[in-house]
Amino acid sequence: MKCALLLQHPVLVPQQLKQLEPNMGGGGGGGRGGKGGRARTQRKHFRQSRENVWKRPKPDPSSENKDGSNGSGKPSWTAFATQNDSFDEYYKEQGIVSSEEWDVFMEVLRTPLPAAFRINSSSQFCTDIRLQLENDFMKSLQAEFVEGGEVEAIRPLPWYPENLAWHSNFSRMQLRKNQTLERFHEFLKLENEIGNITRQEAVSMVPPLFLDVHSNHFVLDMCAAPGSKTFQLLEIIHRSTKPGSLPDGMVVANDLDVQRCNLLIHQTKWMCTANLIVTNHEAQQFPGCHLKKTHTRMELDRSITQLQFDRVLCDVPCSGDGTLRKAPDVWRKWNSGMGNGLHSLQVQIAMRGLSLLKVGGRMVYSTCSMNPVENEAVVAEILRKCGESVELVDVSSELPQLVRRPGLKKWKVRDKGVWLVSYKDVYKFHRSAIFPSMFPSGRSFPDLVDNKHDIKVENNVSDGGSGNTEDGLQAMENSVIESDGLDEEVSDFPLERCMRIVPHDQNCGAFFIAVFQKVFSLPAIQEKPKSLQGTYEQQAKPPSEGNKVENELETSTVDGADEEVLEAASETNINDDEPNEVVFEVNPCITCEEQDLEESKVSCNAETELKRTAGKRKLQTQGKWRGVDPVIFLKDEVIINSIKTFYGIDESFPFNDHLITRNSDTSHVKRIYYVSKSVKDVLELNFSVGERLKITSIGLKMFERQSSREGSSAPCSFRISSEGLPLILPYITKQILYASPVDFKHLLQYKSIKFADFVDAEFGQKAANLMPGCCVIALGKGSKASSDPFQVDESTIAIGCWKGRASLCVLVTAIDCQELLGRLLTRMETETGSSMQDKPSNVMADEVQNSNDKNDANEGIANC
Ligand SMILES: C[S@@+](CC[C@H](N)C(=O)[O-])C[C@H]1O[C@@H](n2cnc3c(N)ncnc32)[C@H](O)[C@@H]1O
Repeated sequence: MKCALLLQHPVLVPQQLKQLEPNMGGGGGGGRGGKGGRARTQRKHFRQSRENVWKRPKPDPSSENKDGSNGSGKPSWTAFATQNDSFDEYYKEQGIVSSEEWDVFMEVLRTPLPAAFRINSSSQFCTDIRLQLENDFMKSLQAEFVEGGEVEAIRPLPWYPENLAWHSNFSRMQLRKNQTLERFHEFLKLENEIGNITRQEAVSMVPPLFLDVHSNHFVLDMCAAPGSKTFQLLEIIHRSTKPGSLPDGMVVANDLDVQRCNLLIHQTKWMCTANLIVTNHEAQQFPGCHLKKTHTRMELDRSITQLQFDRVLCDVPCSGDGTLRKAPDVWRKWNSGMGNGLHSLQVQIAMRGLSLLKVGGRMVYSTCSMNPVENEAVVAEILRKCGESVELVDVSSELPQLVRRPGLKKWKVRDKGVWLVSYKDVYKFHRSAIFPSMFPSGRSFPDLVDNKHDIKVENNVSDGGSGNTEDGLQAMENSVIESDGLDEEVSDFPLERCMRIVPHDQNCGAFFIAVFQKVFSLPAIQEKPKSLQGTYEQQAKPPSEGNKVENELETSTVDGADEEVLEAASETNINDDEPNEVVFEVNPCITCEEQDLEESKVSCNAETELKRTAGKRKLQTQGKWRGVDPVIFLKDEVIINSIKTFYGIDESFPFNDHLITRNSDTSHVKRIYYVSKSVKDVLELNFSVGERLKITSIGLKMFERQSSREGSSAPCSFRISSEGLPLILPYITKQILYASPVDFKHLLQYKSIKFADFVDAEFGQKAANLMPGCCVIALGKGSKASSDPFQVDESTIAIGCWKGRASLCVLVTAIDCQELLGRLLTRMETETGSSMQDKPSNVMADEVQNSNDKNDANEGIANC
């Protein structure tokens, strides 16, 4: 069945306000001839496809039964509102798009977001997947879905390197619901599940690309969960490393929310990286771990004596109204107070990021909000505070194919239904919530005590008013009318260098990005908590010797300021025309969520798992951080030597000092993690400064204790984990065999094979001669490859297996077997024709799936 047109409009044309027309170009609004019929089809389709904007209404006792049904037994549904008058008024006034574009901008905001995804560049099958998209899906979906091929069904994002990121013109709902798209949907699901691709909103992929990360960089991702950008940063760090080696750099991924940290850990586990530390701090208080002179000589001789970063990503919590297309709930919740309430926290986080940045380093500040108070105002305040120490980088020549617009130079602040153009317009009792830094000039007007509003309000009070009277409000409104236009502030900073990505330029979400470079150490800023309440006076001076406060900032971060913001934000409202500004009503963490349903499934699972384990286990009290397992260097020589000897780990592999456990009782070590030299250095520094870092996850899970009967009777009870295998593979000299393609295929297919049943009898014999326990089977290149020398390169495919009494069993999950089998068969078909394949690949993949439905790696051992 051919579908007439299921695609969404890829680019929307500003001048055609009433019609949404398809446009394949990447330009910022260049029009293409279109057919009215198609536009209608698309609108109709949009209406039909707004499945994700429906919600259950609150039960109305007068018309509905208690179960929420409307009497017919079926629940009744109402559409999410995709209209919010305050939103319209706010952004029209801020001029974030021209008045001619307004209608098309709004219409696109009400359209579901097309799906986008990234290929994991460190996956062994990265090229295979890219080729499959380019040569198979791009053509087949086009032929199937697009009349005349005018619009691309899927296409690589032109600004993302090496065709690794893709845009699909199908919304997630279309992918899930349309049968003809099933094969593509299944492909996305499988590859996503095993970590070969990551679904991620296109605009969310942009900030890491502007960080200019190199493989030797120390990178801090300050607000990292759920980890899409951390994943990208890790990919870049690992980009050119050879098998068995590790980059010199590392990533510290931090998030305040411990459950979201778990999501991040799940998300990044596909990177199989030993160069990651996940921490759980308030970003604005992130510890710098500075070794003071009082430390011992040996400590001070360490390769790092302070935690400083070459790159910092500051993707802050925000109101998230740039995600309206995928989070239509925001329409209902949005109010202008959301941005106001986050501004100070955003400034603090960014300032902390800059203080942790090395001189010469780059920091990217980003939000998925369109609000200038969360964007340009934050950037301007940073520049004010930092003086000449920090530059806003002009990146107009970077990623030229990404359509972006310049940052705003002027904006207004809205408070309690009143437009304010300058801080001097701020009503006295609101100066705890509205700060000078929110305005383009940043001026605090220190002589503001004589402010006309105070006089007026005081008059009201003396008249017996309370300050919250209508007269008081009228006084505020009058004052705005008086100053409106006349005192309009314009920022002096080059804010046009900031980047605004708007949805109708390239059919995406909205995003804001600013790139900073630290040119000198930060000036001595006397951080006062009061600064958050609007009394901060700029003190940035050109840097000079003795004027360096990187570490003062570390200790004098604005304690309790956060709470002040919250307090200010929840202050009782003057009776005004806007809803009460419950600033944190929209959880910024959730609105910025960049994951799809699959990931929220993970989220639920992760949370349930957390609760389950928390229920089963006593709260962790070992180590410095309550609730967090301690991080301990594994020194137990018996364990280390048994592993080294059993697998014959080559001496050239840096092993002994790189192993970590999370249990201080080494007799109960279950998992052993491997850390890179960079992570090891940071960890040693952290020990020296009294474990200031609260580490929730570190390094690469490399060995797991096999606690089953078979495991404990094996000479080494630690098996190699799938994540750790690629790194250690080139250094294993024992317990490793090459299997011929046919035997390797059979292993994946049947999971457990008796030694005598291998096609290559010599291989069967060698397998029988292995020590009982974990072993590694690599795919040989010839037809009878069991005697090939071990030479590992990027293309080497290997799996963990268990050598039992009579058979060899794979230690790979069912889904990984299915994927590996499918990919191998495709590769082999390409290389040798269909000679080795006795059944079509999909049939074999199904067999594997069926035979392993309940499988996990441990079950493989039980089958042995
Ligand atoms: C915009 S989201 C980050 C998205 C993430 N960078 C990604 O690409 O997947 C903001 C994150 O900030 C976290 N957060 C909120 N307040 C924070 C704080 N004070 N310090 C650190 N993280 C914070 C939230 O838990 C949320 O995960």
